[in-house]
Amino acid sequence: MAVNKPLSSHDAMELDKDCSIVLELSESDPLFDKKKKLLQDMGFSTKEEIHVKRSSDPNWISTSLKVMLQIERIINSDETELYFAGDEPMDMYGPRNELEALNSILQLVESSLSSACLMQKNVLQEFRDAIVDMMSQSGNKNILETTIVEGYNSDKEIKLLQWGENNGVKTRLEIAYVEGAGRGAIATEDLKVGDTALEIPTSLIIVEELVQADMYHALEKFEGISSETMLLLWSMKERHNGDSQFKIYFDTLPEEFHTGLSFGIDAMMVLDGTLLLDEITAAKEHLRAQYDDLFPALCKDHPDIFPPELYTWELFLWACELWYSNSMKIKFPDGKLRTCLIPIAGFLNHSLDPHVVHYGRVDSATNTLKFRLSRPCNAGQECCLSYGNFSSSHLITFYGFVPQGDNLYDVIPLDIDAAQDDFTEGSSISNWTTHMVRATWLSHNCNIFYYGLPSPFLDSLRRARSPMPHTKDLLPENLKNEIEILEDLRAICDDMMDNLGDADLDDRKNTNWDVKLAIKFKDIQRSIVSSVLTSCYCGLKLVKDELSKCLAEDTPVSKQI
Ligand SMILES: C[S@@+](CC[C@H](N)C(=O)[O-])C[C@H]1O[C@@H](n2cnc3c(N)ncnc32)[C@H](O)[C@@H]1O
Repeated sequence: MAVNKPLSSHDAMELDKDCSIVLELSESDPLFDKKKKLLQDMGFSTKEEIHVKRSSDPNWISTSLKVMLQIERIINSDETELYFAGDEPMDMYGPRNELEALNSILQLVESSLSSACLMQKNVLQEFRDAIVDMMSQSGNKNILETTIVEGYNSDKEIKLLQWGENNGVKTRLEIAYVEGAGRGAIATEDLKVGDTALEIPTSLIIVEELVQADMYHALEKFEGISSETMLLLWSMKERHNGDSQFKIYFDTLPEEFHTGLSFGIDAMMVLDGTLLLDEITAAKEHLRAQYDDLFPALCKDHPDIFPPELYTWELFLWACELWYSNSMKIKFPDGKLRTCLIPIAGFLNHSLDPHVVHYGRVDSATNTLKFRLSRPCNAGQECCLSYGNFSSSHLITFYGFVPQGDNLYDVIPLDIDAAQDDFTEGSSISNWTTHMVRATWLSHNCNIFYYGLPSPFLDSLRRARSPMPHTKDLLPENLKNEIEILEDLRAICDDMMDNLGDADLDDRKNTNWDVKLAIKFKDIQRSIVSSVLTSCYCGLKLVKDELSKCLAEDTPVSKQI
């Protein structure tokens, strides 16, 4: 903490000079309108100047930080977070959003620090320390620690780390096997917020420029072929090239990936009645069509460049799984976003409560990709990334796992006719045309008119029942409407439960990895639907009790909730 020294008159003048930080919602944000509305509902505009100034209030730091966080949580939220944010207390966005928000504030303060005068520096430094403290304490304490599995032979991984270090990689991580997630990266020392856990020179990143000229020329005549597909085809061959500069990396890759794209018939049967079945089927059909467009034509026309034995459907699927589950989108100093494979960084597993959230940009000063910590990671702990705000169905299809803990992005889309003029008095969000539910135990507002359910969806149901504007007054007509919408939702959930079938009928003795994963997914779906059903029943009880009170009093009580 900065020490309060007596001020000279010059210092005092400088202290009076405002040190302000501007938080701004970018107009190019695809969710601009929704975020703007939510910011306005909370009394903010899309551009807020926060004055960072020491004041007589001993809580000046936490007060300013609280305001900045409220704004940054909204700016950093995605569509799902906004949908469920409607009437939730502002701390309900989840650990990833919280870290992103704190990280954005930290970056703004750090860039102000670099151009601040001495006195402002003291204040800003104090402010920076408070943010770092908050980041250090953030994180979901409920998420289980990873267990390191002893006794695995990790020669290939050690060799890759050595190769990396000989070629400029700086790492404070080692590779180990972790229970339930294959290899993972473990901190070798205590790492603080802002520390770089891993730094990879761009020369070690597998990018599109590696596709050799002859392969490129053979492929460019395929209209619309992407650089990602070219690189995928390159990796299928390079994997078998004994002289490849990336041989040590390719040697560490598994012979088989266990993603949803490799689900067998038994697992697909378990998924009957779920949207995951459709997602996997569509993804596989898309890949098969892509493969059929390219092969066997390429092998016939250029057998020297595309030897048929290296370009079978099975090997193509392997490469797709590699790229889906291991690639990262990285912005290079030329401004271009490239999909890359990044040796060593590819050992970092995903967590709902990650340590690293910002890793998508090459540092142009060092020409390296840095994995900086937004949350501390102690020696011996697994250091995890956020792969993105993905649902379990997406993670199963493209990565082959379900993360530990409550996944806030596990939503069930609802196929209901949404009214277009989605506006209700008192509603924070307007214009949602698609609706969804998620586990209601994630919500903290189970009161009447909320029931732990998302307000945009409830509003839409209310409008479907009665197009009149709705208020949240305890009036008999409102309460009767509430009973109807809760009954509607209960019927929707009963149908969903029927579609999911009986949990006891799932073949839990089958030890195949894919069947186990499919059963796990269905269990998650059942628990989400069951939580919504419970909320409906509790809500119905609440509303019916209120309605009997209203009717008993004869004259309606008009009380704003
Ligand atoms: C980029 S790799 C990470 C390294 C990987 N564990 C390995 O052994 O190569 C991504 C894959 O790791 C696994 N994985 C990542 N995060 C996981 C998690 N939280 N739980 C289980 N498996 C995870 C999945 O198999 C995923 O497809």
